[in-house]
Amino acid sequence: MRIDAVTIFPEIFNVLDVSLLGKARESGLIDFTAHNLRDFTSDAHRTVDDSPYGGGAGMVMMAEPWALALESIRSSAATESTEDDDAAPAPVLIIPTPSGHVFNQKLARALAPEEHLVFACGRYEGIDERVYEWAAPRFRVLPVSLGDYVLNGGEVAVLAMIEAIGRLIPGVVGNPESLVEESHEDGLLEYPVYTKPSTWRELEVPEVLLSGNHGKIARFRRETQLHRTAKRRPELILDIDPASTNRKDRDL
Ligand SMILES: Nc1nc2cc(Br)ccc2s1
Repeated sequence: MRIDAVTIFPEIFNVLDVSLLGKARESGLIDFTAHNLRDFTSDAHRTVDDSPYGGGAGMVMMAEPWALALESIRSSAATESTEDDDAAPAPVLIIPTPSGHVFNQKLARALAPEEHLVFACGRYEGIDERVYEWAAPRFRVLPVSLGDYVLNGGEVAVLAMIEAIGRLIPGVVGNPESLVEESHEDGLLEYPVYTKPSTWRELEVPEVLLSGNHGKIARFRRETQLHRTAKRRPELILDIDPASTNRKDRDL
């Protein structure tokens, strides 16, 4: 997978050089490039923002640098692509914004097979809306939000999405089994986990987990998932599609 991020703070993405994704980059599973939006300006001050039409506080990111940056990425990808332009699907342009569709595990799974993801990291009050319109014939544009809170910019949201998507790419995570029983993989929150010692500061591990009875353990875990989800995220219980989980102990 090729991933490009456009930002005025490219150094934020240096963190991707370490840990899991750093190894995925070394092994060629993920090819990541951060692009400085200011490199696509033409004035001495490398200006990327201006005051909003209609008034209001803050500044808006100007459209032209974005069009130049995104076009540069698109044409470099077309040059590198082995497929002819018509055959290769348009890259997905993901724009983090508080007004976007909710990003969740289902969307991360849907994006993991994509060949090319482009992330646009907005700052200030956001990006001129005409960039979304300009991009629509050239990219599959996806405005997304990570939750109902406001950040100072899209970079931290993009880091989270790159990690959530990247770890689903075959070969990135050592043991693919570890991706199966996780929160949200089957529509529920994950069950609590324990390790040695079995008694810690007078606190015991649930007896059933020491029983070696795999059927009872699986049922215990499913019950704790349902209880925890009902308590903390009841809305997820309403979303469960029985056909979507291929768990052996689905009868609980
Ligand atoms: N939750 C989010 N807040 C923000 C703020 C800015 Br500025 C840009 C993107 C995002 S995504």
